[in-house]
Amino acid sequence: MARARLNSGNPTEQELPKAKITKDSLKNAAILLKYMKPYRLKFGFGLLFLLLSTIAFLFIPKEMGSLIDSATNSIKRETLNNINEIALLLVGILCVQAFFSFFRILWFVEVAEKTLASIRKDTYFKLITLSMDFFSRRRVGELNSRISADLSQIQDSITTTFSEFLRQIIVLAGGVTALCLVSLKLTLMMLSIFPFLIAAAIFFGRFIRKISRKAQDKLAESNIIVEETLQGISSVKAFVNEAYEAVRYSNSIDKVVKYAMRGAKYRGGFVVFITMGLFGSIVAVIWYGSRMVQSGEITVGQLTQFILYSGFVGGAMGGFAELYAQLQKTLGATERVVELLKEHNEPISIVSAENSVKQHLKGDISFNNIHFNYPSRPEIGVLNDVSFTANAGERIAIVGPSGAGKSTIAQMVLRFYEPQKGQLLYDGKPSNNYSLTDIRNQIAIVPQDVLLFGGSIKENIAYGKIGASDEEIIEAAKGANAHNFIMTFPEGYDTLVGERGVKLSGGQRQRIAIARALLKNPVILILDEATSSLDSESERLVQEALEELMKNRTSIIIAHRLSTIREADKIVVIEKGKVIEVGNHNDLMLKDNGLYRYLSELQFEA
Ligand SMILES: Nc1ncnc2c1ncn2[C@@H]1O[C@H](COP(=O)(O)OP(=O)(O)OP(=O)(O)O)[C@@H](O)[C@H]1O
Repeated sequence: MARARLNSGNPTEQELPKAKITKDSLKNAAILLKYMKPYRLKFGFGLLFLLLSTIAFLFIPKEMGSLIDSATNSIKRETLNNINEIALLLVGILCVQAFFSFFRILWFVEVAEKTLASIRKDTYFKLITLSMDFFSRRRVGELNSRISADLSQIQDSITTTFSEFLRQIIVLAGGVTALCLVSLKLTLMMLSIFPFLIAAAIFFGRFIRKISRKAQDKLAESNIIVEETLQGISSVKAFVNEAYEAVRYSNSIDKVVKYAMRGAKYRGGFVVFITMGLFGSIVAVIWYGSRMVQSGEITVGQLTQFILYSGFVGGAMGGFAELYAQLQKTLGATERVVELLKEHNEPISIVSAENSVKQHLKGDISFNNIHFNYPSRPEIGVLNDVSFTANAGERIAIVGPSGAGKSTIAQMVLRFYEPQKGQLLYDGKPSNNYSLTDIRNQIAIVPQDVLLFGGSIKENIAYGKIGASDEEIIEAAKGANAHNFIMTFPEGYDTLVGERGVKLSGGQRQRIAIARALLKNPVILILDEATSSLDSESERLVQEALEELMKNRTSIIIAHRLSTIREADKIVVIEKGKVIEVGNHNDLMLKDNGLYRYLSELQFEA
């Protein structure tokens, strides 16, 4: 049963998994219900209005029956009046019903929107303050779906499913009572057939949906073939594989037809069942009712009432299955959202004023016998007994083959992860003597792949210091050798970048990241050098900007091109998570069979 959506939620495109209704799943639902507490009064009034509008709704068939009876009983003058009066009463009932329904919908939507806004915000706040470990275990798509699909499902439930459930229960109880009042005999006859037929129709309907989903899946598979071949059309042509792809696609499409035909047979059967079974039974009830009219047991108006109430009751019974499924989906969604809300987050406040620097760093860093493995892969030791020191203002280069653990060291400095053994010291004090915000606020990173957010260049630079003035931003851009290229755009600093904006080159993006870091004015700087090389002019501009950035700060440079680190105060060479050489360029070049010397010579030859 498709229901119109009343709120702002996205239509849930994917089928959400259902959860069993258990004590635990209900407990989770109760946790989210707490978010509704501030709006409970409005919700209560919504429920009251729901009750009143449904009761008014239940009177409509009764008065319609009376209307017909007053027309058929006699054609006396007062009856005519009676018809008008009953019609007026009906209009009155409709008005009352409309009035209650309007406010019920308004209030339910308001409660759902406001409740969901709080849950959405809390979920998002939770997500952005979770540890990096959490993100390395989850896929972004999955987390995205919690914020969109799962929360929309919950929102839908507050606005529609829950109230529909209550409404159907009232309609069912009221409808059956009204049916009994009209004729107990006819009601018993109807109730002995209809519930079974409706149950069979639901069961059959579900079965058919399952089969048609299979056909849809197969169709999606064949669409993937089209997508793949079109994306790789040059490969298809170069290998003259048109014939191969044609066969692959034909086979896939034939499968679609096979499943669709299987579904068609059941679909046809379903129509036969509905026509013969359901409508046949309706004919039977009306036939029986008509005979009762003929024998004077009931009036035509009462038979009309009976038919209308039967429709209500049948509709309510049929709707329950879908509502139950929706309820299960909501419990599933609730479970996933609550699970996320219960995750441990990093001690970082989402109120910026609370994150101001309290303990200032000088810039000494020291790794003391650090052992580390990523919590998601505990069997692989990534850092083994790593020790080195960086004094305030020094340039330390970390060098080593791919996968040696260089970026991991950078992440440890940022305290994205904690070591399993050993100690990380800042200014000679253990890292946990400082708050996370104090440390991260005084470190800036220029990453390998610079991600620019959708927005203007100005906003992207200001990400290093929220609220920076235009002058500060321009000064940082000048220091980063970015000002000149920014000014070549007609809109200058207001030029939009990111997915929907101007595409900047690798070197330009790096200079924006450098400007961002300059604006942050950190004590410690981490440079994760880009692996892809820039052209020599771009390289010169970036290098110049980096020189400016590194002045008077402790810099940790993850170097891929060894030519850029000759001037480093210290070069730490790591291999398979172990420090194997430490020294400056000249020291390390003197080492026979040294890894640094080997790598240097390799790059020089290249
Ligand atoms: N989030 C993560 N979860 C699990 N393992 C990881 C994670 N990040 C990195 N690793 C693993 O840790 C090891 C060290 O990776 P790291 O990125 O520190 O190496 P690297 O020296 O910086 O390499 P490259 O020069 O290629 O960037 C690798 O084996 C890598 O597969």
